Amino acid sequence: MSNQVRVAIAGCQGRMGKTLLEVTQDKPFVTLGAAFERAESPFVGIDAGELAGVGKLDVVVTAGLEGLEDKVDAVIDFTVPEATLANLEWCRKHGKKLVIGTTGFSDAQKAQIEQAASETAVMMAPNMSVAVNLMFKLLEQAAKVMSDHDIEIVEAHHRFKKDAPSGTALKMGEVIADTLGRDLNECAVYGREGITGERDPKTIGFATVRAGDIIGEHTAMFADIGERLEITHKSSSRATYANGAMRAASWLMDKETGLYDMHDVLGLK
Ligand SMILES: NC(=O)C1=CN([C@@H]2O[C@H](COP(=O)(O)OP(=O)(O)OC[C@H]3O[C@@H](n4cnc5c(N)ncnc54)[C@H](OP(=O)(O)O)[C@@H]3O)[C@@H](O)[C@H]2O)C=CC1
Ligand SMILES: O=C(O)C1=N[C@H](C(=O)O)C[C@H](O)C1
Repeated sequence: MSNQVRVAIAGCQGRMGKTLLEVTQDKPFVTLGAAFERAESPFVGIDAGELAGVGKLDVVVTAGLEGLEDKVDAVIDFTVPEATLANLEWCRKHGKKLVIGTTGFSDAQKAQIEQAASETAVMMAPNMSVAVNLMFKLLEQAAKVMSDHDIEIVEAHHRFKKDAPSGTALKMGEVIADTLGRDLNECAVYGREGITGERDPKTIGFATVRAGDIIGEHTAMFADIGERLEITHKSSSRATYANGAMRAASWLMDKETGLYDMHDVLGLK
């Protein structure tokens, strides 16, 4: 049984914002309380659904969150790190839940999120697809068995993506490094060029592709002489991320404080 939740969609006219507006329509446990963009946005004052091409929703795009305290239980944020931190502050101040899908945070920004989560409940995950979160579990198992294989992570996304490697690829690296007792900060190799010498067996390599309209593809490769295992996830719709975000917002409703991830929401811990 899902908790009822009134959500505010941050960055509601972005790629994820529009998809989130769309999926609110088939979730009986979700009410669209608000949809907002930055103050300078030309979309402010116009019906969010009409703009997003999902039909009139009777919710106009607002400039930020101020004044929306009585309409919203949880904010769903797929924007940019600086905007997320501003939304985090509003949620902390007003005791509202926050679902963070945005990627590309610095360590200092992550510490700020952790700190705020001692005052309100936050769910942060670089990927909200159920299958990707299951993949993290499969990677743990693979790393245990193939600890001396060459491990490489390859990701591909659309031409508009701002951060690299993707948050999901970094999480894949973290899961594998943690399982192997390695520190990702020390063993990650982000791209190769020139006379690099032979591969250091303790490294985890990352390669990034940015092209066209690829929604999101991730592969972890465990390679030895004679064979290799590849674990791959491919997204064909952003709705899988948006559905996960709605599920997380509802799940947070009976949490007072704390920083959670998608494994908490899905009961995979
Ligand atoms: N966790 C997950 O499952 C997923 C995570 N992501 C992540 O989500 C993020 C967004 O991706 P995507 O939707 O493709 O990006 P877009 O650029 O399409 O959307 C971002 C939106 O946020 C808006 N925005 C920027 N600043 C503010 C602000 N201060 N207040 C309100 N809105 C603001 C942008 O407006 P403007 O154009 O005016 O700047 C834009 O509408 C990325 O970090 C991406 O990696 C994406 C998919 C899945
Ligand atoms: O920017 C995107 O599009 C995506 N970003 C997330 C990431 O950085 O991992 C999740 C997904 O891959 C789509």
